[in-house]
Amino acid sequence: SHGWGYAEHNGPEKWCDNFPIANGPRQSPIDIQTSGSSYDESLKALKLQYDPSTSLDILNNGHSFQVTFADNDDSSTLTEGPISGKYRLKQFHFHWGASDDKGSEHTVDGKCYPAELHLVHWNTEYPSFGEAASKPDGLAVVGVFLEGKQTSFTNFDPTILLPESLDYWTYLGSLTTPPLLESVTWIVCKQSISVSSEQMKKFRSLLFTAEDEEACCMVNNYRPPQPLKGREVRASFK
Ligand SMILES: NS(=O)(=O)c1ccc(C(=O)O)c(S(=O)(=O)NCCc2ccccc2)c1
Ligand SMILES: [Zn+2]
Repeated sequence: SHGWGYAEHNGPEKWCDNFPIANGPRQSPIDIQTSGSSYDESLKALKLQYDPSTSLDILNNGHSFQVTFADNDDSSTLTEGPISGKYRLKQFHFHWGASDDKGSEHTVDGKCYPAELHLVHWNTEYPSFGEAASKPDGLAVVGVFLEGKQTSFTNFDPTILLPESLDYWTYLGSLTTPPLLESVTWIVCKQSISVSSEQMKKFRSLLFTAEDEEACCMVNNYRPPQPLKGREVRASFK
């Protein structure tokens, strides 16, 4: 297909054929050479104000997966920092490698990271994202490097994984993996949350094995149901 991609036949070295600006004066990403960067005391701190209720969907757009946000009001914005005015969050997405030694788009003194998050915002000076995307001050993308296989996962708000109804069943049970300690009050929600086949595919692409072992996909990691043995199961709903 003539569509751009990241393969040999349609990758970054070929993009200039259909997009001559590829050789333009302000192309991204760049290698950030720390010795060549200078402190600017006039730069303000970034002000990121996001409202999670404006997230719309998650989709595989053929070159990344992205989470799209409703941008018809100023619920999720970027202000201050190096920009003037107010920019609205449109989407975020990632770039990553086939192994941890590559994947980020920007590099720092030649160092690559395994992945990079991009939060894409557009200048509300313009009527729409599409309009802004063609203006020199139209977009602002916050890039965040991702690294490490085991990394701190602080400030993750697990409530975002909960269903809207918190009706539940409860019973006295145990851990479902060794040491199977019988110390657990189980609270099982009646309503499920949705997951796309893409996300499931990602789960199933996780491996039980370490890098240096033969790959074995992490699937079927569940224990089958055990005998109730006269225990009571109570419900929080009628
Ligand atoms: N790595 S990056 O932040 O530069 C980036 C990557 C992909 C996309 C995208 O369109 O999915 C985007 S986008 O959401 O900003 N779309 C840019 C192309 C576009 C312009 C005008 C209208 C629709 C799409 C940005
Ligand atoms: Zn990007």
